[in-house]
Amino acid sequence: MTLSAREISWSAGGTDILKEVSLTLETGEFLGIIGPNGSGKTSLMSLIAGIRKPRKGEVFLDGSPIAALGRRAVAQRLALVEQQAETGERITARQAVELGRTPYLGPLSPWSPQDDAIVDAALRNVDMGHLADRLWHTLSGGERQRLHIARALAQESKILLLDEPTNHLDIGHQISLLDLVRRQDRTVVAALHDLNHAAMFCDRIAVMQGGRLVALGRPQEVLTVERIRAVFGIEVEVEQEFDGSCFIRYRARRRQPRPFSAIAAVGA
Ligand SMILES: Nc1ncnc2c1ncn2[C@@H]1O[C@H](COP(=O)(O)OP(=O)(O)OP(=O)(O)O)[C@@H](O)[C@H]1O
Repeated sequence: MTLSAREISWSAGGTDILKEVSLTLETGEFLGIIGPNGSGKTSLMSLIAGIRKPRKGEVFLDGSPIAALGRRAVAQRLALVEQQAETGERITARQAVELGRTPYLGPLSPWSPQDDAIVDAALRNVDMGHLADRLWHTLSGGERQRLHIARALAQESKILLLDEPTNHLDIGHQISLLDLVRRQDRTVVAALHDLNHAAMFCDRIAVMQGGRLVALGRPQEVLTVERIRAVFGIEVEVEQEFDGSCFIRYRARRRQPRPFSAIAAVGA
């Protein structure tokens, strides 16, 4: 299963949002996309998912232009979890995950016990089996997010595209979700904000800045003090671990000391 973007550009509202981005996924890798707010991560995801069409350039899925493939064919190969995916329908948690089986159903292939087993496994994988019968609107943001991931897992596509998959999740579920995703026999692309999560889980990291792909490589090659300063405008220390991985320590900006008179006034 191969996915590649060749020099894709995209504009909206008269502005160039993505500028000549080229990217080829390696089979089975976990690729992280990092970059500041508005740098183009979501736009890039929706273009490589075939939801938006590039103004210039082309996206290829298994060697074919993605625009030439039908929605069902794309959905069997690639699952996308969007950042603000919502459903207005009155459905249960389980029914939300069952939607992942849609690309495989048809008049000659009705719902089967195998579909049930796949949905059960996906619910269990995200620790949501016990809430399967709850109505969607009664679930917390983190529970809904885990169901979106379960729906994508149930889709059984070889490629998973996840836009900020750890949104709304507590730290325990953030780590277990990224670990779960990494253990899948799938190619994963995830937009991430936490640089240490990117360092811990990703095989490669793509850095977006101002709609351009400005760096692509292994975490320890990409996450340097200079690049983090240039892209995010913050000071960090990067610790290289003995196993080749790295850890980012954020350095707090020094606060101006408050004048003694202000402290005395508060204490008075
Ligand atoms: N449909 C649109 N019309 C106009 N501008 C858009 C549209 N979609 C995105 N943009 C702009 O494109 C830029 C990139 O947006 P995008 O959502 O891809 O960034 P992002 O890196 O995912 O940001 P974030 O980290 O905040 O989620 C932003 O400045 C955004 O306002």
